[in-house]
Amino acid sequence: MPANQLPLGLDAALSMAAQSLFQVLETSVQGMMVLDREHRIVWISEGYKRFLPALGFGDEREFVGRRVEEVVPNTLMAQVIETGQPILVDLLTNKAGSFLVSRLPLRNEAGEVIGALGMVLLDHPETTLRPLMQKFAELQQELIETRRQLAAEQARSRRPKHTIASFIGSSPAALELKRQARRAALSDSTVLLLGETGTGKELLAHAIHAASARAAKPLVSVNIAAVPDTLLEAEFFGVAPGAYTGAERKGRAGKFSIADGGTLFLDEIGDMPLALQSKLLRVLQEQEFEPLGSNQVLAVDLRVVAATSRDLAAMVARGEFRADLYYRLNVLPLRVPPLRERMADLEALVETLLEDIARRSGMPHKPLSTEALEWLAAQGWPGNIRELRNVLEQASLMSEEAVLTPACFEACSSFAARARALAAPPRPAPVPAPQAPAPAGLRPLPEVIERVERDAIAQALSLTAGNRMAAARLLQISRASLYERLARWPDLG
Ligand SMILES: Nc1ncnc2c1ncn2[C@@H]1O[C@H](COP(=O)(O)OP(=O)(O)OP(=O)(O)O)[C@@H](O)[C@H]1O
Repeated sequence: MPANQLPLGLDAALSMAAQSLFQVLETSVQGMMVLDREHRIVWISEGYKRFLPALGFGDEREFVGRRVEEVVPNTLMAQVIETGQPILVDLLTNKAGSFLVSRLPLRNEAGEVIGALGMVLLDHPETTLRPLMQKFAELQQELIETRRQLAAEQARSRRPKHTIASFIGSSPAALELKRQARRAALSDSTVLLLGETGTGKELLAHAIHAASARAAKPLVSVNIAAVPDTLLEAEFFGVAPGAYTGAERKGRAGKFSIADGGTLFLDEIGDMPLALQSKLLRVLQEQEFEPLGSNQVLAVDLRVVAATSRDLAAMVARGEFRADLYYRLNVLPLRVPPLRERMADLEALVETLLEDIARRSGMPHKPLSTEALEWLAAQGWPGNIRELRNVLEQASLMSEEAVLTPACFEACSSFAARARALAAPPRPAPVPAPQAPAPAGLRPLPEVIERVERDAIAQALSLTAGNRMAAARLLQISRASLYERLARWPDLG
């Protein structure tokens, strides 16, 4: 075979390639060493010798023959021999400086590790690799700064929105409730908030969390009535990665794990389906759960605050709510009184709500005349403080006056309609009309409803000069449902 051709046969060609590679490396890298199975240095290259003084050795003979871990601080050569795994590129720092190194296991023909080859690819990489190191340092700095900002942001967003002091009221009923809420915050027991809609149950749940030992951890709310039954289980338990295809493929954390260490606020607990009630009870008892599609049991540390406007005891009696879950939740029941039972708080509430409305809408604060306060006090408030807030918002938005008078509230059409409905005595259930041919001029009900809706939206948009957010508020519907309707009647938008 001519000397200038590759040898025939793969083994011979590869062995020649290995030999050449070794020669190239020996001359082009800064230094090399070979170790035996016992980590002893058996050979160092010419280049390696110049590192010896910095490692504390005057002569090659004192160095070769020693175990590498005794003479090269921080080396991972021993690890490469023990695991048989190479470390292709690494930064080694010790008393001799910083080095970019590569470590490869050496194997015999049977594939057994019989030693290792170490190479110093670059010394002082901080100089030779300066542009790269600089970029790295910059990125690291950026990372530190971003992490700091994120932590500050998270701390800000977790800061409690409401404290017990933000529950406005100094009537005996309000003071008693705040006393009970403070006591509940000191314990870690389950709290059950009972009260009509709009009485401030959610506000109190936030306040109890904020005053509790868990305040630095998250408060996670689930409005059970707002989530379709079929999705509730995944919402609570989360979904393990790979359990489903499609959107859930990557998995999703459930509220139990998001609330870990903190408080889980279960609003409208009376709307929880029976099957899920028993699963929730198990989690509360065991303080552990399994995400859907996983058989891994995760421990969780939760405090539950639940709320309902329904009569849970009556639901238990009717078999609509599990008795065992009811007892588990009813450890610290707090009754949140309706507004009509604490009318002494009306003035303070109106004051706070009007300030808040002015701040949020950017419009001037409109105070209330004495007669207007008396007029408001004479109303029934079935929707409690939420309803009071809506009424004040409508009157402030729609009235041109600087001071709100009873006339401003009466002028507010939807409120006047509601007041009329409330003033009317309860009507008996309508008796179905006998089937009769439709008189001329009578339109099908869906058509009539559509016309009424359309007119109301047009009126709200004109009153708010086209401001959709304000219009939705006036109509007491969500912004999403206003947009949905506007899509049907594009001429209105
Ligand atoms: N005592 C109070 N002081 C100040 N604002 C209050 C008070 N109570 C309720 N509010 C306000 O009234 C509105 C309704 O309160 P919240 O949502 O807490 O009621 P809720 O009882 O949870 O109602 P629902 O059962 O319908 O969810 C909120 O805007 C809340 O900030």
